[in-house]
Amino acid sequence: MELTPPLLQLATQALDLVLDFKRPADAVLSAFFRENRKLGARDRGFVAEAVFGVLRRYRYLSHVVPAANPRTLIIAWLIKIQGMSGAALEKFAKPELVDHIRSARPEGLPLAVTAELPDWVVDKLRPSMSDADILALGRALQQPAPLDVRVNTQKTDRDVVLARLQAEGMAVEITPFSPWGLRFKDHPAINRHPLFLDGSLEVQDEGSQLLALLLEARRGEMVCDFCAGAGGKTLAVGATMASTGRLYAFDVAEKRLAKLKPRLARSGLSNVMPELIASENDVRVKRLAGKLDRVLVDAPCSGLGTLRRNPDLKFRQSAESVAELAAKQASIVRAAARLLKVGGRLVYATCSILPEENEAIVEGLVAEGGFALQPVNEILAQHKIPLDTGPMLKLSPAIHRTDGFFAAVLTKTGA
Ligand SMILES: C[S@@+](CC[C@H](N)C(=O)[O-])C[C@H]1O[C@@H](n2cnc3c(N)ncnc32)[C@H](O)[C@@H]1O
Repeated sequence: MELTPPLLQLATQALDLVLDFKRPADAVLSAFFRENRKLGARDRGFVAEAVFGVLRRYRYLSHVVPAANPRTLIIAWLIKIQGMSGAALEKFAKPELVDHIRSARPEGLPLAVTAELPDWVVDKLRPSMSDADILALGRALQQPAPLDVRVNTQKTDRDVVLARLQAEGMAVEITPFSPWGLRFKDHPAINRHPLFLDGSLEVQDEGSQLLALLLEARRGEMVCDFCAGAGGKTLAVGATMASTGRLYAFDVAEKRLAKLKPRLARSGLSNVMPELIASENDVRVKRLAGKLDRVLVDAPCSGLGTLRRNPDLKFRQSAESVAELAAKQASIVRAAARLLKVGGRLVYATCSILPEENEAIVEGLVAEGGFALQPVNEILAQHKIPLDTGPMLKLSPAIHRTDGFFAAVLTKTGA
């Protein structure tokens, strides 16, 4: 597309709004597009690509430009990442700036800059990962995520859906690990497709789909999705229960639970009970103590495993916010654990890559007694899923092409 001064100005304005990092970048961009309703699809596309492109390589680009501001960052992105020639940029930037950017070399930069991660994140990863692995992870997190969907087995079969989508000319394949997943090569507007509208498909990263598999909820059981949010995992768990038994969907956020309702209606599930709770210590939670067969805790977390989709998150989190989250996670998992019968199963999961939000929370619970770790690799092997990351599930975009994802399975051994 042809870059014009007004288009560059619009992208600069949008980036300026995003860079105060007070609100999620996608929400800021949506509001920006609502205010600039007359923008055509191609112009919107450029603005979004420039904003997300800069966010993905923000640390490197900030290093490359002498005085980083939204406009110079976009110019650096156009030259360094998009490969635009200096001549094409003549009317937008002084030759000295273009020369300066063009001559900057990536060699010798600190690991955190090359990996596009905050220094504090690299410091937290270093005790458990080599520098080469941190770099590979950081690089994978810079790439846009593919579009994964889960096929609702209550309505149809994966093979049927695959054949239909391929017959419609879509580039789509089955996911390597989830038995319900399909992965698109491009990003079709799937939420307007009849298979989405009739509840046969839900958008869900493959890693998230695996949680329902690890919970192994059975027909007729009493189950709780403790942090259900908009219900992505609730729907997957409900399908494994064949819409029988009872599946409580708890959350403290009314707006998120409200988003579950239309999805539930599309899904055809009739066993889900959404419940707004005030906190993990709500009386509604206490009333169910010792009564449930399975509990899923998809805990509120830093989201650092989802940087492919939300590259701004790393600048909106801090070592302090992660410490607060870890305290909340420990409190939630303890409250959720009390719901289980002896012999019941707890799955604790996050989309974080930090041990502090993952292994440390699980180890803390096990150390308190009454829970035993059940190796995830054994459960996956029983389902013939070719995935072995050890006793806890640790998915990485660098290795598995999913979001960064963590899950552990625990069995309640005593009251
Ligand atoms: C990672 S999100 C869950 C996403 C959801 N499971 C899905 O698949 O769409 C974490 C959720 O935990 C909720 N949450 C935060 N504090 C909570 C608490 N004390 N008890 C229960 N849910 C809580 C948040 O509102 C948020 O929806």
